[in-house]
Amino acid sequence: MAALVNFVKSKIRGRHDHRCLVLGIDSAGKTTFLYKCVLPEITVTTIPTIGLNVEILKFKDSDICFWDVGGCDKIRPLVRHYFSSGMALLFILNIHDERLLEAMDELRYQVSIAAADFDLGFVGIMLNKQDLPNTTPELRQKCREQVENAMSNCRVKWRIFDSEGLSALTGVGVEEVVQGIYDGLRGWVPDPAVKAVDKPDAPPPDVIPTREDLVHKAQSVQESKRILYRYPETFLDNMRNGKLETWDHCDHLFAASIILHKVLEDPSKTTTPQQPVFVAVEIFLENLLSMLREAPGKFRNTAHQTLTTFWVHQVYLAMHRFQEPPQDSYFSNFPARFFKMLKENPDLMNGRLWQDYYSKDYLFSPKAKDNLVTPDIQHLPSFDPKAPSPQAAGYDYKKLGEDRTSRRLKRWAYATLQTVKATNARRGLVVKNALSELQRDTIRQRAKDPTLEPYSETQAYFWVQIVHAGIEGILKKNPTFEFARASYDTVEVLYPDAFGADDLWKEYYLESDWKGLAGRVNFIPPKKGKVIPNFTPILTLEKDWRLAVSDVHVPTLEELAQRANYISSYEPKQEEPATESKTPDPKPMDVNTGHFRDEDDDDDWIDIREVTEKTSDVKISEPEEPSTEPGSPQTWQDQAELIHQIFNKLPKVQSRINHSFISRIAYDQVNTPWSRIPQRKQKSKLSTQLTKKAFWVRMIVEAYIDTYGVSNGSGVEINLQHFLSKNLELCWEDLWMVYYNELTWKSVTANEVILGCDRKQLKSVRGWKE
Ligand SMILES: Nc1nc2c(ncn2[C@@H]2O[C@H](COP(=O)(O)OP(=O)(O)OP(=O)(O)O)[C@@H](O)[C@H]2O)c(=O)[nH]1
Ligand SMILES: [Mg+2]
Repeated sequence: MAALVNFVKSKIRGRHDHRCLVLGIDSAGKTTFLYKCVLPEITVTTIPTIGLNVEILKFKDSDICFWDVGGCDKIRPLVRHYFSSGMALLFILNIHDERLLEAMDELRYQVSIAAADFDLGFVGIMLNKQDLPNTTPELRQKCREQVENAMSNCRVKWRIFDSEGLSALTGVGVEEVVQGIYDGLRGWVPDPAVKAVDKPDAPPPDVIPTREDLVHKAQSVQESKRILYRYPETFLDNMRNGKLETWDHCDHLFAASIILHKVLEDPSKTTTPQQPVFVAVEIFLENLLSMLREAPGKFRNTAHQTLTTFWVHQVYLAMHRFQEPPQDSYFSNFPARFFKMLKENPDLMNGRLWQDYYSKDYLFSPKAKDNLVTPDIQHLPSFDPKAPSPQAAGYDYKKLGEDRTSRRLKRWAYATLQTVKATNARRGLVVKNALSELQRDTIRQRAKDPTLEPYSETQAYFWVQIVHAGIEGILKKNPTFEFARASYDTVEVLYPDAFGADDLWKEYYLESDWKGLAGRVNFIPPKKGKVIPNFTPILTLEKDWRLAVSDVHVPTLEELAQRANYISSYEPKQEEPATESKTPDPKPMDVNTGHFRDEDDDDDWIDIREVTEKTSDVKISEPEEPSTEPGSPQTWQDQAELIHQIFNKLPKVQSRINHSFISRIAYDQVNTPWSRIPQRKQKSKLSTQLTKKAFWVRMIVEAYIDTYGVSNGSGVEINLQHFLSKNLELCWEDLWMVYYNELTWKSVTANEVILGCDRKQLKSVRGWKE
């Protein structure tokens, strides 16, 4: 689906969208690389990335969106949240870093988890910092060997970038790296390293057969197979026992249709219109395996989960279209009915019908053989729910089209979640936008069709939860399922029970609540004791998210100065004294080589001499009417606790400020629970609060480096009062509003993942102006 959307967009805009995640351990040069790409003419000075930087590079006919994720070890487990199908990974290695093995473990780990869950487009490994004087051919060779070793089991397309002098800082070789990523991504096909393991069961002409050809084929099998198919039960027995003389495409279809008929005869086995397919596939594969066991080497087939499901589904659709009412002696005229159905659905005789839905490489990959995978070209056809046949017997159509509103909302919820998946970092926003779009759409549609039920926040939100839970359920059963690419129809065909029956809401809501006015306007919780399933916190908004969108009081500079005084003289509540970090200070590390050195006050400064800008260029506007109530003391106190907690960990001696040290301190803060910071309104489950913590740590660290990292002098007093007086905006507890949409910030997702800013970007570089 995403690939298709990308394709369509590229056709319209003439451009392609790609994503590249830039990884590597801290101080490898990721941010330097990113800004050398997007701002080649400017020399930027980086500070450790807390969270991420996102930039789009226009390269040839593509827009490559680079995601630079902070490389500190504390943050690495979170990187998986930023993976998506079809993307490239660029792993940057500082060849002078003595942590080469750690870097290789990281490379191996990230590639393996990304490749397990997503079709990675390409992996590039950049041997960086070759501008440094001690770069030797031996060192480069050693790094290359280590990379080759780490990537030896990787089945994704990969390449080492190692041109002489390659350096993110000087820019030498950077364009070649971008070109390499572009080439790697443009040639992307799903799971490209996978070899075909099975031959298609109907080898065939590359020419597309015409309908006449196929009808003719159907006629000729009728002549050749009439005797063989006379007794369907016997045919099936012979199949199971390996006694059939041959096993060809038509035999597949016939066996599938017998099995389907048997399944349909017993409606107790199936509850939804699509379920017979799954039951039949299971029986079919059992029979096939038994046949191969009984007659080893006689037939060239193997069991193929996706292909079998595809064909059983096709036969089922053909039977449905054929719709001849069953007669008493069901199997007595079965072969004749089968041939008639073939003639009316001659496409079935096209052994390569799957080509309309699956690419060959994808279908004949081991993944598709052992698991049911969704099509990568277009979704499987399903029934037209508006035209259920009253004649068709043996199964129940009632469920389809029963509750039009629920069906519409399920589709809407599914599309919304797909968008969330595709846009990754803006879940709260996407859901919010989708809700208002749905509301508008409902109003428009109701103008045309008054029988359509009105928009209901409760219903929309309920189905988002259920559909999300359904997707998680599918992923649990089948981790290879790529829902970003599968249409709603495909999911319904393949996983008929995933999203529950249309009237599932009855389990959770009284009809009066479900359809009532209150539920339309606001989300109302389900019946007492009922919890809407919600398997993972991703995509979930706080229940009271509507309340979250509140009026904002923007403090004046005077108010901020007042708060700064309050905060600097504030005594933190709990036992932990407000002194410098008690954690053993790591040895300072050379930011260029990555080597830890003994303390040396003179030369291990982070190189931020050209700082020209304040951390945040946020302009705090005066409120239209000066507020008489500048914020409750409670919020001041919360902010004081927060600032003390972070500021106190930062070194008070300038010579300790170096890249690695700062990034570790920062991520220690992001990683540990903020016990001292009251979590008003937001209790227990928010112990992680990742976005919030990353944001404040980043704000304070960046302000700190900007304020104190510039000067070489030793006379500057680093104390909180001085620090806050230079960075008043930090005293505003709602500063995040400048950077984040409120729904994003307050979503549950923001607790679990460090979300990127969606209002105003933060950049971990200095020396440029927006
Ligand atoms: N000599 C040299 N220094 C480099 C090169 N690339 C980056 N650096 C320096 O290495 C230090 C770290 O670079 P960053 O780009 O901030 O590193 P990072 O990988 O983004 O680090 P995190 O954000 O902590 O993950 C900075 O001082 C850069 O100037 C390079 O190619 N050559
Ligand atoms: Mg960085």
